[in-house]
Amino acid sequence: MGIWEAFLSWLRSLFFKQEMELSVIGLQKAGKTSLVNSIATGSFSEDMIPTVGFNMRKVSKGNVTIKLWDLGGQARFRSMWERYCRGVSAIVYVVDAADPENIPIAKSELHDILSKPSLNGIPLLVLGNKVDKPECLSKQAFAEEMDLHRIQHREVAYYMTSCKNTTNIDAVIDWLIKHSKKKH
Ligand SMILES: Nc1nc2c(ncn2[C@@H]2O[C@H](COP(=O)(O)OP(=O)(O)OP(=O)(O)O)[C@@H](O)[C@H]2O)c(=O)[nH]1
Ligand SMILES: [Mg+2]
Repeated sequence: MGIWEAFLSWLRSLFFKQEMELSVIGLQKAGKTSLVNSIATGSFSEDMIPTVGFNMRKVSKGNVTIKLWDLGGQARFRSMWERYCRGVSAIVYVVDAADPENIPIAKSELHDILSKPSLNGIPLLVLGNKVDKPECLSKQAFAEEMDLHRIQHREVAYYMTSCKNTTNIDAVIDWLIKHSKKKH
């Protein structure tokens, strides 16, 4: 095991000792299920089946169970997002940052869900995913296109990630650990 893999598995082990419940939302094909796989096992596949409804992934280490709600991103499933985001420790919003055509819809869906009073104050992590692709937006352009500076009254962070190359997955896990114990 290389130093990098050892570091990632150390971060993962820290993560699994916390009590937490998370929801992962975002448009279809953004890479939500890929992100969950990357956090849980570090694996990646090009050949993914779209999530129908939601997957609830329980990851147990020792006596602790982590609930990850991996929601479907197709339009017909988006009305479920709010229900599964209520009461979670953090919301993770995944965007395909290499697909400019999707950004306006991703932006409006994000700001729409954030306007729900039931989700007030829940920390938000926005991920510009697929940074391994050459056409991916820069971090600054991504923040501007998504209008992230408009978000108020909650903690918000954003990273550019690649589930394929595990870019910034360690930073995501680190952020999640820091927010794992806050209850809303
Ligand atoms: N190049 C690249 N492809 C990725 C990355 N993350 C996910 N993908 C690919 O994007 C496609 C969709 O990934 P999923 O994880 O199924 O996306 P999803 O957001 O769960 O989609 P729904 O379940 O339909 O909402 C798959 O072909 C993945 O292999 C990434 O970081 N880089
Ligand atoms: Mg999925």
